[in-house]
Amino acid sequence: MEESTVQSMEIAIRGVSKTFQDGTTALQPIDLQVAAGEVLVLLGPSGCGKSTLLRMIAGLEQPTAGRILIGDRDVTQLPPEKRGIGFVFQQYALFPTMTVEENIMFGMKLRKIGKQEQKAKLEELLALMNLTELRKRLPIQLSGGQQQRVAIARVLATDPMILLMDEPLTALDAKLKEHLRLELAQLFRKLHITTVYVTHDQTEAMAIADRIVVMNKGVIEQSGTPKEIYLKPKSSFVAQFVGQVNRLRAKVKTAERGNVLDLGFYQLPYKGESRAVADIDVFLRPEDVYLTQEAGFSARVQDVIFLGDHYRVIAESGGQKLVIDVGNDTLIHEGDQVQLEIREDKIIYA
Ligand SMILES: Nc1ncnc2c1ncn2[C@@H]1O[C@H](COP(=O)(O)OP(=O)(O)OP(=O)(O)O)[C@@H](O)[C@H]1O
Repeated sequence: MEESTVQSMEIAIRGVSKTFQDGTTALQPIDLQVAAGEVLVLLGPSGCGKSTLLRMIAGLEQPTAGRILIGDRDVTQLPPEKRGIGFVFQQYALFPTMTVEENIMFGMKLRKIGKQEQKAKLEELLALMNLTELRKRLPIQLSGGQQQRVAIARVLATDPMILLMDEPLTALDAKLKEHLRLELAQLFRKLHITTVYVTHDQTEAMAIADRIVVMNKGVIEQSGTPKEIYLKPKSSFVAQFVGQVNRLRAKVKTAERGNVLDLGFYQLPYKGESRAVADIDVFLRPEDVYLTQEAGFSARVQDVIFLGDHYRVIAESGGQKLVIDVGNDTLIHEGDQVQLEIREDKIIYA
């Protein structure tokens, strides 16, 4: 596949905030830089302000304060059509009486490029979005996922410098969503176009993002690569919002050889940053609790759920509930007494 020749632009968001007329503050002042060619995902629960931020980058909403730059151009006062952006919405608004190729051509006709160039671009986009076979179909003859692919192709046809996407997969069913999520991830790697993508789905964010910005209540909680966000969440909100996690009560105690993390049912060397002796909560991913033969601690299995590629096990030890993921070939049953092990470096101090 030919690489796209899109001219990527960086985006700078400087002190941008938004309070709506009715007094609702959707966004506290935010600073954010999106590198040229970077795929940045804004991730957060409903109402956290991610769509508002995206809409302000698009020019569909005006910031209460702050500036937005695309490349070295201050676009804060510019209308959407002057910003060089392509916007893909949740609902793919295709023209119902136009075929796939006519829908895609429509975007190009708005620009003044030659017939030959238009044709070449159309072929490139049809191939890129796996639509070549479907080029003569009408939207009604396409699945939801195919329609969304046409919508994306139509936006790409306008040669945007920035791609903005607001929950583009939300309207699709689970299976299609998973499929298109992978296709989009591959597409972004080919395109190298600066993209800001909004979703509340952390699996989608992980698959697609170069960098994830986790938002909550109008502020940025954390910004980092998918790996950083998952493995090193900086707050309990991020730890719990991204992926499955156990929240465990613990006491930090002093001991001769340094502080100890006492979970009640098990003790580990304390690796947190605070020096205070205190009651704290720590976090632990289900895949970071291991079945063992000898050492470790004892737990009682309360429930075993088969999830195809693994079992999710609910166990209890010392009054604390533990969710554990084990391989689907593990022999484990409700009521079993099992030995478990936790590694100190897997404890998340968020
Ligand atoms: N036009 C508006 N007038 C007043 N309040 C608004 C307006 N648009 C959004 N809000 C409020 O601003 C806050 C942030 O909304 P926003 O749509 O950015 O959230 P979101 O994170 O994208 O959520 P969702 O995933 O549900 O779309 C919410 O409290 C919302 O109710």
